Amino acid sequence: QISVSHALSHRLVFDYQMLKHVCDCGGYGDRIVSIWTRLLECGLRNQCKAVKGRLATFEELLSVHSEELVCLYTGLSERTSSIAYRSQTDLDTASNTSCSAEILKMAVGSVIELALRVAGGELRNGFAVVTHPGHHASHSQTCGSSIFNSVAIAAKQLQERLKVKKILIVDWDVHHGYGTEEIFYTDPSVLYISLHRYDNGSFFCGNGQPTRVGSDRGEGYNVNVAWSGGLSPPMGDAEYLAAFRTVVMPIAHEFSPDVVLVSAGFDAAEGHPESLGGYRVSAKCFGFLTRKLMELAEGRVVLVLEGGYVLTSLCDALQACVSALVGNEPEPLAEMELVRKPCFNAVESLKTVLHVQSRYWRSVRSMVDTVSLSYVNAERRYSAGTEAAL
Ligand SMILES: O=C(NO)c1ccc(C(=O)N2CCn3c(-c4ccccc4)cnc3C2)s1
Ligand SMILES: [Zn+2]
Repeated sequence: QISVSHALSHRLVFDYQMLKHVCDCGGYGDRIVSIWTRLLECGLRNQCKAVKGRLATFEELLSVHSEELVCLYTGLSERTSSIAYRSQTDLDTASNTSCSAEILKMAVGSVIELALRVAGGELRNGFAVVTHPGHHASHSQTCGSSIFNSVAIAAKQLQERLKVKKILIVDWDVHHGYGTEEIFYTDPSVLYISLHRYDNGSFFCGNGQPTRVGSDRGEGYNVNVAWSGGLSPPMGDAEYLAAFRTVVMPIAHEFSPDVVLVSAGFDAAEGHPESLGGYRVSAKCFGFLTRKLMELAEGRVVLVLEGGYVLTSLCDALQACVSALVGNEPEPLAEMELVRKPCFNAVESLKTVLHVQSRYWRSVRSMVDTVSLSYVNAERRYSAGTEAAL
């Protein structure tokens, strides 16, 4: 695991132990090496402090996950447990997990460590590069190579240890983070906003309905920007800019979080095959989205890697995000994307989520009228409105 942060100091510490962990689980380990190499090559490493990772404790894992799930994936040696274990098959499956308990716990501990230091003001912001996506993992269920939900556990630790009152989790991975949604579904102090390919439930892993808004005290604190319409055409910068302009940023500002955690998957980035997303969001756009989120919580923003599988696209997008985090102005987006109106399917998807969320968030009620505008035209209309008001 690598955690890099825009430190108030520029000391560089890197845990080379992490690179020794040979993770043979399907190429996830290659991502870390490629990312670290890119951060060295592009010169961003020396603008960051690499925060040393650590193993998550049993208690930290149990703050989100069931004892059964934790014990299955961390082995039974560390804890005598009273729970009745499931079949031996389950235990064999867990012990055959190709990724060791050490790597899984190191991922969680690294994210917790980074989040605590950013929330505590020691570090300005950060990016945690961890091996596996965690956002599919719920209280007691693993799914889609997600075993422990690092972002959710970090959020819980911020609540429990630093008494952070309001946490925004933005999940721009192309897959819905059902686990994160479930974990905070009744919690009004954690607002979960996901942008994901949905296709009326036919895309992996099938959930993320725009009508899921949270329940009990958490009603209104779950926002699913669920893109439908397949790849006709694939969603790109114009669509993600429209989503941030009309849904994500208005609600985020209205919520006014103390800390922002980002499930920063990059499988919506251009170059990913249809089976792994098939969208075409540019690296520069991810840098722009990161810059927008830095407007919140006095810049206390922590990005955590989730999906992202085409190494060049992954590294380009991650580089753009880290560049934004260290304070560089994001490169301007392609003119064509700035002047392009979001596609019909995106407009329909945004109208759906705006209709649902207008009940809870005053700031989005006026957005339905502008949702089909290009970014440039929306900015022009906003500026004209502001001048008229002066
Ligand atoms: O990104 C995700 N969730 O956010 C995914 C959950 C399950 C996913 C899935 O369909 N696969 C896991 C990753 N994967 C890959 C990988 C390709 C390169 C590195 C690591 C994995 C190829 N095919 C798959 C199938 S992606
Ligand atoms: Zn994903």
